Amino acid sequence: MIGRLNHVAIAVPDLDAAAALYRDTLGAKVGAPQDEPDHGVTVIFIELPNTKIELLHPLGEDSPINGFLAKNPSGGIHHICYEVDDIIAARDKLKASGARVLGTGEPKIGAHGKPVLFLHPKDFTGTLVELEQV
Ligand SMILES: CC[C@@H](C(=O)O)C(=O)SCCNC(=O)CCNC(=O)[C@H](O)C(C)(C)COP(=O)(O)OP(=O)(O)OC[C@H]1O[C@@H](n2cnc3c(N)ncnc32)[C@H](O)[C@@H]1OP(=O)(O)O
Ligand SMILES: [Co+2]
Repeated sequence: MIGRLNHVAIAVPDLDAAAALYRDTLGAKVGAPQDEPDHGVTVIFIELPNTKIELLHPLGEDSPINGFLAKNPSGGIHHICYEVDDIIAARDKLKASGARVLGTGEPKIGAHGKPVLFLHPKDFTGTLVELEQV
């Protein structure tokens, strides 16, 4: 079902500092900050040769990453995103297997303009999983 690793997301308490670390210390290609109000986050994508890093910072009081940063004040790996060809087929198969699809269960448009869904970390060995239809 799953295909390529689209991105690894890292929640950070200071977006500018994290961007500078990747750009200046690690020499990576760092994009511009992008507000995603539908998701309650501001993101910066870092292009690597084989995948992307998504730096995540809370946008608003209801951000889904507020709790994560409260528990991990220095930041940390928040989720991994796998590509799928058909997100509805993937969702229905996962639900039938007992996995919890987060939110309304309907895909939302993600940072790349494509449909995304999230799967509960407790159903995936402690890792929050995002699916993105490519
Ligand atoms: C920019 C758009 C998009 C893209 O295109 O890339 C994005 O990436 S948006 C990214 C942000 N959006 C989301 O994360 C949406 C889905 N997330 C959620 O619905 C919630 O964050 C959550 C996963 C249900 C967690 O909710 P929360 O209220 O913060 O925590 P709980 O207390 O309910 O946690 C229960 C349990 O799970 C553990 N947990 C929480 N978050 C994670 C995580 N990221 N990775 C691993 N485990 C996580 C938490 O520690 C709790 O465990 P226990 O302490 O053992 O009970
Ligand atoms: Co993501």
